[in-house]
Amino acid sequence: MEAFNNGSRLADYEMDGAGLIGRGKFSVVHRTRRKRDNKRVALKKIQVFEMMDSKCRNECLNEIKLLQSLGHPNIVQYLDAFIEDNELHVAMELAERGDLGGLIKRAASAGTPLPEGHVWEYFVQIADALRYMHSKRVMHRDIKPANVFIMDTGVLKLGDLGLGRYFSSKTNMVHSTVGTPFYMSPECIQGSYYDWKSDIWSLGCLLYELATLRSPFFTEGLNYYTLGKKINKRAFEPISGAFSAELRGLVDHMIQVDPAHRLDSEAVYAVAVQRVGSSFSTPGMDGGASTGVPVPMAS
Ligand SMILES: Nc1ncnc2c1ncn2[C@@H]1O[C@H](COP(=O)(O)OP(=O)(O)OP(=O)(O)O)[C@@H](O)[C@H]1O
Repeated sequence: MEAFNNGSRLADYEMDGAGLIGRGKFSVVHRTRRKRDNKRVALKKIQVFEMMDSKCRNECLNEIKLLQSLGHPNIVQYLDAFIEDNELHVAMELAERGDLGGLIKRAASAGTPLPEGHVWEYFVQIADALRYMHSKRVMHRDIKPANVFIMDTGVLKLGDLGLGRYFSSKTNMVHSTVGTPFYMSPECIQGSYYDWKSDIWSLGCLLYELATLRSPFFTEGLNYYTLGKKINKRAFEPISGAFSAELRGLVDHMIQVDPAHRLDSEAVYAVAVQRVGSSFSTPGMDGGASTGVPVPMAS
C-alpha cells in the first residue's frame, strides 16, 4: 500500500445496475455507488499502472493529487484515488448523459445543426473550465468533444484531465504528448512541445466542430502524415456565413499555427461570455455562465 492511499478500498464501492460504462485504451469505467453516502460515482480502473516505473507512478500520483485539488462547476471532480491489486482506481463525478461527442454525432446524423445560441452556451462552459485550469497552472492536453461530459442537469463538465500522457507509452518522455490527432496542434504534430496554447488550438477545433458538426481537419482517408500537412497549413473549410462573424473570428484566433498568435484562455472566455450575454443567449438553468442549456437526451 503506498503513502498516496488514503484508506479507500474497492470494497467501499458497489456496482450500480449493469455497472460497465465503457472502456478506453488503458482503462475501464464502471457506474458505482459509494457505500458511505450512497453517492453515484464513476470508478475508473487504470490497467497499465503496474507497467510504469516508480518515478512515473509517483509523478502520476502527484498529478492526481493536483487534479483532486481542482474545484470548478464545469470540471469533472476527482473524488478519490487509490491503488489496489496493483491497479490505480480513480473515483469521479458520474456524468449521466454521455458526452459532447455523442451529442454532436446525433445532431450530425439528424442533419440538424446546433443553433448558435446553444453553441455559445456549451462553449462558454468549456472555456470557463479551461481558463480555471490554466489559472491553476494545469494543462488539459486532450480537449475533444468526447472529454466534455454531460451531467443530468444538462451542465457540461470537462473531464479526462491531463493523465493520458502517463499511460500513452511505457517510455514516459518528459514532453510526451497525447491527443486525438484531429485536434492536435502543429507543435504537437511536429513533436516539439506541449504548451498552454496547444490547449487553445484544440479548444478552437472544438468550437469549430460545435458549429459545423465535423472536425476542421477531418476528411476521409487521411493518414497521420497527410493530416499533419493539413494541420500545419491550417487547411480547413470556412464556417458557414450563417454563423456570426464573432464565432468565426474566435475560431480564427484560436486555430493559428503560431502559438503566440493564439488567444489565451482568459481572452477566449471573455469573448464567449459576452456572446452568451448577447441576443444569442438561450436561458440557462439558473442564468449563470456555468449552467448549461437543456441538452437533448441520448436516444
Ligand atoms: N466521469 C464519467 N462519467 C460517466 N462516464 C464516463 C466518465 N469518465 C469516463 N466515462 C466514459 O467511460 C468510457 C471509458 O472512458 P475512458 O476515459 O476510460 O477512455 P476513453 O477516453 O473513452 O478512451 P481513451 O483511452 O482512448 O482516452 C467512455 O465511454 C467515457 O465516456
